[in-house]
Amino acid sequence: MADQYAQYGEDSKPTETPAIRWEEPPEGPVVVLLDQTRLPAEEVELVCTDASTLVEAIRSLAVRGAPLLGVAGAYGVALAAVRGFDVDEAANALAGARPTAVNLAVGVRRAQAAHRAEYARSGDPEQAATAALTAARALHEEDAEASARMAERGLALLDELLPGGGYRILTHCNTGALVSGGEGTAFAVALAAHRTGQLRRLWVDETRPLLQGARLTAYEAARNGMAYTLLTDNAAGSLFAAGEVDAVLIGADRIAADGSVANKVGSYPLAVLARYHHVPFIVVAPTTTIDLDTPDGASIEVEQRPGHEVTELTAPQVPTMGAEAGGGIPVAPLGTQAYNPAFDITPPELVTAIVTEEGAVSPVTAEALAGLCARSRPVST
Ligand SMILES: CSC[C@@H](O)[C@@H](O)C(=O)COP(=O)(O)O
Repeated sequence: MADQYAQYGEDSKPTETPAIRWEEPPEGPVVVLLDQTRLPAEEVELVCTDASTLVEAIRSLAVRGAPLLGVAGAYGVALAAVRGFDVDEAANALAGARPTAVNLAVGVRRAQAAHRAEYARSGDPEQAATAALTAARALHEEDAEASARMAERGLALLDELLPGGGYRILTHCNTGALVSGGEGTAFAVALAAHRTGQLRRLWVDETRPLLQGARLTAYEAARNGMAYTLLTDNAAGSLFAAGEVDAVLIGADRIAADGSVANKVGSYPLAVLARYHHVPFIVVAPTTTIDLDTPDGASIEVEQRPGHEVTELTAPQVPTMGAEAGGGIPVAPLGTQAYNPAFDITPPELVTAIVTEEGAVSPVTAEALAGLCARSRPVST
């Protein structure tokens, strides 16, 4: 393991292994995932030959993060179509695999709609499958493009709020290339700051229960040669108190119409800390994460994860694919009940700004968000 990290020096390069890709080997089309449950120990690819394998990969977090879930869902529909499975059944299973990240359902429904429309037009299942794949590929590309624009807009906002650079940015969970067709959401902004010499330090949070900060964001920061420090989530308070945080940048899994933000559990306490310490709390997400059909934070379904993620240590393979019990090292007495929501909700009044590919809203109001969504590209297939 020591050697594994030793290669990630200042000159290290981002991983060449994309988080997701569509491949067409002679045996038939597949969706290939970089298995995120195995990072940072090893880069292992997971080959999905059908939608149900992909559903399991989504549930087990082998593929995760809001934008990438949308892309994965869309490719899953295309896979079912190309391989002659029941597309609507696959679409429902994929869309229901995780409830909070709205992008998953958005991606699935987009590919499904493309498939349906083409089938209604031509009556040809092959052409319909091609239409679903085209929609998935388009979503993948759009996500990369949105990511680049968010990075640009996020950096401009930082410059406006904190002129002079030298940013010490605290981020939570993982929002980089592992969750996107591009370089991600919040992480992409920090990376842009790094590339322009304006990032002094990236504070990396989310060290339990799934360790996405420790396993994934630290991995991405190291691979990009960024100055970063990992902290336990409960160390954030003392870091703020010491005046070591200039801005908090996080992603989002769903943004309700009133501007409430669902993101990895632990985001809300950071927003409270940021407000108390007069530090900007900035959410970076594509417009596809804004869900105008969900009126407010209370209406967002928060995924509850299995208790063993809290009562046991299972990293770096967190959790084992398909396992109900963790099979890890116990850190609580057997039978301990755990409260393990995957996400929490930050109310709009604690959010300084929401940055999207279409622009930023600040202050965050329902009217401003609705206006932004009206300006954003219409969904096309
Ligand atoms: C880049 S999008 C932001 C979120 O998807 C991310 O912060 C997050 O909470 C991911 O949660 P996960 O449970 O790992 O899918």
